[in-house]
Amino acid sequence: MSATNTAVQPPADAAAPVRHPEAPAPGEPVGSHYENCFGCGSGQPHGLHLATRAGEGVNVTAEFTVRPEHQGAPGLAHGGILATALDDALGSLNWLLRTISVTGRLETDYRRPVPVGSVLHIAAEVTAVAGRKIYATAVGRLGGPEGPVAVRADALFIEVKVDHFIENGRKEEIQAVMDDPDAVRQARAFEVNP
Ligand SMILES: CCCCCCCCCCCC(=O)SCCNC(=O)CCNC(=O)[C@H](O)C(C)(C)COP(=O)(O)OP(=O)(O)OC[C@H]1O[C@@H](n2cnc3c(N)ncnc32)[C@H](O)[C@@H]1OP(=O)(O)O
Repeated sequence: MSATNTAVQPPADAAAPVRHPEAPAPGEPVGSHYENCFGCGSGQPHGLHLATRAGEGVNVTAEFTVRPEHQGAPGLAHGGILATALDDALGSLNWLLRTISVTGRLETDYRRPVPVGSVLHIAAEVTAVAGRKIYATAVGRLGGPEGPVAVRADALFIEVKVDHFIENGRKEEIQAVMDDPDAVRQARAFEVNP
């Protein structure tokens, strides 16, 4: 197997993840990081509107209700949309570590078709941390949190600073966020870790 294929598996000397003391309490909703996020934002009519809650460890659970606008094949969720749902749940683990990170690599296995109208029950957790690299895994089940696995993913997230977004995002949206002092303060607070 090539080095690229093993990139989502932590090295032997990676550290166990640590739940940040200011992480949302277990069961508490993990709010959307941005209202126009296609995964979790309320401002996207066709978005996934993922509802995510903190778990007891460095983990979250989330539900995604598949709507007709999320189809790929007739009556079935698009695979890219399912990957988006897992990616967004994995992204919300930032709030448990209180670190800002972005997806570097996402490897997805599709095990069962996911019909329109069904609820995908997602569980995501950080498995290890090595420097800026955050290793995580997510699973989506049908019929309930213990139901059969429909889709799963292993992921490598890379820690970044707020400047990653300021320097790379389109000017209009960045300016709109920067005009909200609360948003800037909240984001900067993530850069200060004990
Ligand atoms: C305000 C609140 C918002 C909060 C925002 C939360 C958003 C969550 C949204 C859901 C998640 C997303 O969709 S995020 C959006 C999708 N992702 C992106 O747009 C990321 C695009 N990629 C990049 O910008 C860049 O490649 C980075 C930042 C990932 C890495 O660039 P860099 O910072 O220059 O770092 P670099 O030196 O290249 O890499 C550091 C180490 O990571 C490894 N590495 C880097 N990329 C990869 C990769 N794809 N696969 C394997 N390994 C990788 C390198 O080999 C290196 O290992 P070593 O040599 O140290 O061993």
